[in-house]
Amino acid sequence: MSATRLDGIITRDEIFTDLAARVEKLKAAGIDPGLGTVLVGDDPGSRSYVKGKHADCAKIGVNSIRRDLPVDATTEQLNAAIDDLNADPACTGYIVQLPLPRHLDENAALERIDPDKDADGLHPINLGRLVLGEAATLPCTPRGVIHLLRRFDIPIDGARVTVIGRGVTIGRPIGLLLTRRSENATVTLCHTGTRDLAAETRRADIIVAAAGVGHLIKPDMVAPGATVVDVGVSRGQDGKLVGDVHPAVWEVAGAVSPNPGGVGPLTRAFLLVNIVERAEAQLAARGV
Ligand SMILES: Nc1nc2c(c(=O)[nH]1)N[C@@H](CN(C=O)c1ccc(C(=O)N[C@@H](CCC(=O)O)C(=O)O)cc1)CN2
Repeated sequence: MSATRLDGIITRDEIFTDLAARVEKLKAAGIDPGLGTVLVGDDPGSRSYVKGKHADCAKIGVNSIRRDLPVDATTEQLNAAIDDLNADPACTGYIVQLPLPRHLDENAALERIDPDKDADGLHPINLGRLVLGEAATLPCTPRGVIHLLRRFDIPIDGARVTVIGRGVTIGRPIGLLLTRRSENATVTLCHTGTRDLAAETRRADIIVAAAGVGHLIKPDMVAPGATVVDVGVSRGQDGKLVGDVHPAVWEVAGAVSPNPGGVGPLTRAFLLVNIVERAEAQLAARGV
């Protein structure tokens, strides 16, 4: 048995086609959406993700605003870049690329973002709105995971979902999203304190692996026919990127998202969905 491929590239392309048409309509109505990024330092991974985000902007007609700071940037310099984007009318929304260098406080940076411009949905107000069930900008990777499952007709309502990883960009918010009435899943959130990870994954209809531990999920940890979403990335000894899911899982699972080529492209796509939705809300507020 070989699993169905939950293809993030095809899915991303579909989203971009839809977004490009929506951006055209916004521009015709006088709204010109812009995505901002704040990048601190020269981590090759972060640089490449930011470059990719701006390349995506060009594909769908969204303007790009970049604020790149040196690795030894001070808190004051970072705050100034954030304040600058908060005040810039050309910037519909923006992100601070994570992780920041260790001397900078990530939570303080996220809290300084104007919640109405928080394109990542990681500001405490947006996360709080999500907890309260209010309308909020939603975090991009969890949105991408849910979209991918729906796109490939994987049943979510009533499903037992085991999430591995409790990070703020994926693990914690995906639990909140999947337990909304609209998704209605039963979620178990596992982490380094989980006693028997294999027991938790074996009883899952859907596994979302976001631990960042290469090949953590082995075939004997997966129920036959289950869906496995591979979100985590780490670097192997040869320096190459490795996902959380062992390749042999494809022989046991019913559906697997490849990594690369699964959730990653959707993280980028949903950033632009958030920007376009924000611009559409501005248009609606004008009463057009
Ligand atoms: N402010 C944020 N920082 C970070 C986030 C985030 O959502 N907001 N997530 C990650 C990095 N990230 C986006 O920023 C991201 C990671 C991976 C991909 C992606 O498309 N990966 C490709 C493979 C890329 C490669 O080969 O190098 C894939 O999965 O196919 C996009 C975005 C941490 N920081």
